[in-house]
Amino acid sequence: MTAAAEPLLSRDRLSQARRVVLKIGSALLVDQRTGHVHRQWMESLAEDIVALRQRGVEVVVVSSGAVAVGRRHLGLPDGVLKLEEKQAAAATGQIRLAHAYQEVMAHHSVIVSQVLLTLGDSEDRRRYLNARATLDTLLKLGALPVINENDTVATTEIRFGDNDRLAARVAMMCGADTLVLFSDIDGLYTADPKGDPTARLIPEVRELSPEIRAMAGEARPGVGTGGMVTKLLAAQIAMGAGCAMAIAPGKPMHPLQALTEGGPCTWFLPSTTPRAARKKWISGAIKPLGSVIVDAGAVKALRDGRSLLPAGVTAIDGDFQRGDAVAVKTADGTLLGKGLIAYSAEDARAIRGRQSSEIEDILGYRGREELIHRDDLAID
Ligand SMILES: Nc1ncnc2c1ncn2[C@@H]1O[C@H](COP(=O)(O)OP(=O)(O)O)[C@@H](O)[C@H]1O
Ligand SMILES: N[C@@H](CCC(=O)OP(=O)(O)O)C(=O)O
Repeated sequence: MTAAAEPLLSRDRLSQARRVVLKIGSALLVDQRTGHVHRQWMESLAEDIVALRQRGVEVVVVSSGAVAVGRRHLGLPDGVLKLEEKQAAAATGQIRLAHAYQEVMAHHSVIVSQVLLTLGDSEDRRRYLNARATLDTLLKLGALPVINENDTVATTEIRFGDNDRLAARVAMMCGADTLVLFSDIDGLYTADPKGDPTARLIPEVRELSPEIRAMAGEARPGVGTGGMVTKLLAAQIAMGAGCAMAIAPGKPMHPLQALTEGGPCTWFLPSTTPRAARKKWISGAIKPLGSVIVDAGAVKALRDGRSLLPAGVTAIDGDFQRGDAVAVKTADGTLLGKGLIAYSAEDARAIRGRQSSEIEDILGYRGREELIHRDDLAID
């Protein structure tokens, strides 16, 4: 992406994006009375997604709607559902929702893949790395990941509860540079326009100041669980991960096309890139549990921005699990940086100095080629 500080039109932002996450709320997708998905609207969205993909942009969808679809099919009453009813509704609705996506994308010969995530998956580093690798692989294979919260196993305490934040975590997880939250509203206004007709749309936010936060009302009960509050929480996660976020109107047909054609929206612009934000997170926040000692060839490769392969490793210190942070050092003890390692200490010791092609024979399973992938490395 170009420098986040430059003013850019939505069209340019989206066409210059590399990886975009689109969040679709229940109210846009599902007829609340019948529990059916709005098929025509979905088809228009599918066409927009295909157009974006044809411009070389990778697209991930985070879609709500499982509960809204499922509750009608199960004949559950209106109003607030009990947790177990909601979970039953989600289990019933999710299969129909996924099927609807599959059908609309099949018209364009796009393969849809369902990914259901919990809060724990985004917080536990091993599960996080697994989910990230799976999403990466799906995108490389040209599939369209359609993600929702795994509502049937997530209880109140361990739920995201709103897909705005889930979408922001997904954007962070897959290193997306752009997140679009399609909403029933044009963007962030100076106050809730439903209560204040003089409220003005804010086109751009560069900092989540107390003034901006004060503009968001309370989360609304009913269909969706979000409101502006959760959208600003999502903006905080996205901006911290170097990902630009838009709140844009999703109700009209072709919502993505409308956005690229200069339709109204609010852009939340980060001051960093996804790559820089991730490196900062790795080098700052996480305590290394061990060290990997590398040879002169590996030092050069790492300084050139490449991944660390087992072949360049001479020794392993400490005890750690896959996904933990380790220090990367030269033989004389000079600290080169930090990284998230793809193998446990025991397995790393077994494959150090060996070719990646030998990993399966040595360990009995086929792990990653890299001991530390370059995306997981912060070299000083
Ligand atoms: N400052 C604000 N600007 C815009 N909308 C606001 C604001 N404060 C509260 N809202 C309310 O938030 C709603 C959007 O949240 P929500 O309905 O949960 O979104 P969605 O279901 O589309 O994800 C708007 O319809 C609006 O009533
Ligand atoms: N996971 C839930 C969605 C929860 C949610 O965030 O809904 P919404 O506010 O409509 O995006 C479902 O699929 O019904």
